[in-house]
Amino acid sequence: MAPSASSPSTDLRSLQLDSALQLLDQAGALLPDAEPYSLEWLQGLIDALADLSNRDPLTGLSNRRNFEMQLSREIDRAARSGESALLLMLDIDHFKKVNDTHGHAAGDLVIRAVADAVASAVRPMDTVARVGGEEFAVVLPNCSSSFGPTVAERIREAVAEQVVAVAPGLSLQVTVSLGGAYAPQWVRSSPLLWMERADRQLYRAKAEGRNRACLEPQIESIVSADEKSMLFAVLPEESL
Ligand SMILES: Nc1nc2c(ncn2[C@@H]2O[C@H](COP(=O)(O)OP(=O)(O)OP(=O)(O)O)[C@@H](O)[C@H]2O)c(=O)[nH]1
Repeated sequence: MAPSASSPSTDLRSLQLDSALQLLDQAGALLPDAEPYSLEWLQGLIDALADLSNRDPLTGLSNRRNFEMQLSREIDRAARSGESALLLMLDIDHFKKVNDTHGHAAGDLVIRAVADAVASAVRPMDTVARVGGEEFAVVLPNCSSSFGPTVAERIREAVAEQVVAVAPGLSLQVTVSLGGAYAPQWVRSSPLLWMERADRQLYRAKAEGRNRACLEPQIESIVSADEKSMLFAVLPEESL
């Protein structure tokens, strides 16, 4: 008989959890509020570890791995529903100069401040991630091509207006360049291809002078109701 939730086949106290607990402690994560070594406590511990492995330690934003998972979900949704979704890639302008002039610790403070500014400029349903050293990405579900440039501009402004105190008496302001691309509707793409398209627009924004957003125009797919029903139908050979 399979073990039930109330009668686990293993004594949970025999599990080696020292390094997991140490990791959570170091990250400042709250330990589950339940009887230690109960099933509920163990589930809380696993959830806290999963959450930790999805986050970037410096900013607390989603990390690249978690972001790519979110992108896959959005690609699926856009492919099935035809809903419009926008991906924005952002890069801090001339960031090397910040590090070289004020030091790495000041650079880290700037990265954190940019993360906060970007997160404050989008909706709770949007996912903001740190995908590289001074690179961020945002996926915006249900974002139409008429709204995309507005939200990109709002993010750009939020960063440019942010004043970052990096040392007593020393404040910095930085800008970001943004590139954007919409998920192809009724077509299944991949996170990598979608990111490459947004990245190309980001390079364009850098080349055109930085502190600006360049968005790929959305290509409207004309798909009939019959074609939509065929798109995700099980093909005869798949159903064997
Ligand atoms: N402080 C800090 N710096 C980082 C981190 N990750 C990457 N960097 C630095 O980010 C800088 C990126 O510089 P570049 O890629 O040359 O780009 P840039 O100076 O921002 O210039 P443009 O992107 O062309 O505007 C490098 O100096 C990296 O060392 C980090 O976690 N903390």
